[in-house]
Amino acid sequence: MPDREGASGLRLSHVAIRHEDRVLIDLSAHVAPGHVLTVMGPSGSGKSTLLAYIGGFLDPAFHASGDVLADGISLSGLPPEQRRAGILFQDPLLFPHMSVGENVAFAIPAEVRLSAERQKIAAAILSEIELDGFAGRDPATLSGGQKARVALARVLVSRPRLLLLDEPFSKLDADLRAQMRSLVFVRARSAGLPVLLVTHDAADAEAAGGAVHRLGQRGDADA
Ligand SMILES: Nc1ncnc2c1ncn2[C@@H]1O[C@H](COP(=O)(O)OP(=O)(O)OP(=O)(O)O)[C@@H](O)[C@H]1O
Repeated sequence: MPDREGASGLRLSHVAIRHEDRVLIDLSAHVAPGHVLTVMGPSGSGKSTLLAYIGGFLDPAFHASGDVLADGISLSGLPPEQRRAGILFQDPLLFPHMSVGENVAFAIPAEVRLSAERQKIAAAILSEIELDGFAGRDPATLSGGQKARVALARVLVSRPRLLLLDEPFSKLDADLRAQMRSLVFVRARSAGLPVLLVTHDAADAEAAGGAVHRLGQRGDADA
């Protein structure tokens, strides 16, 4: 996809989100492939609401306008499953009734039909995130850092167009947080994925290395 007019990556075009008479979000932004836009703001400022709008699961209590484009494709009219937004939350949200390998394989697009091929893809990504041999494990037996890496693997195999990060590092202790930040941003860069990160933590923004938009400010942000 050409980048001539900034068509590639993620573009928020005059996105405005209101709740009753309060304007939570008023933002235009472009996030180039492999780059990160960090959105910061205090609790209740609308960070998760912005991600819900982009992901296609905004609560109808909000009124939203403006368009979201990924690689020039408008996502606004699409159901969440067709938007292909990979999302990481504070909690890894692994399915407890599935093994680690099944959790990852579940996210592989349906066009990969053969079970053996799905298992191969899951095993390869687990190896890349240094969880070789973990496919058969029960997620409940993993550490917090290991669960976070499985959640990342699950998002990566889903072939997302973009990544939405909702404070995914905040529950990890300091060492793991630094490792996980680096893993996520390096993988996003190598996959050419535009990333929108929402966080309270200035160290997250610094590690992301891109532009920072503070909620409560109107205007444009590019990363
Ligand atoms: N379903 C809903 N109906 C009405 N108001 C809501 C709903 N969900 C959230 N809100 C309100 O919308 C505002 C934005 O919430 P949001 O969760 O986006 O904030 P946030 O910046 O992500 O906060 P935090 O950092 O605490 O997660 C808050 O004032 C919240 O109370």
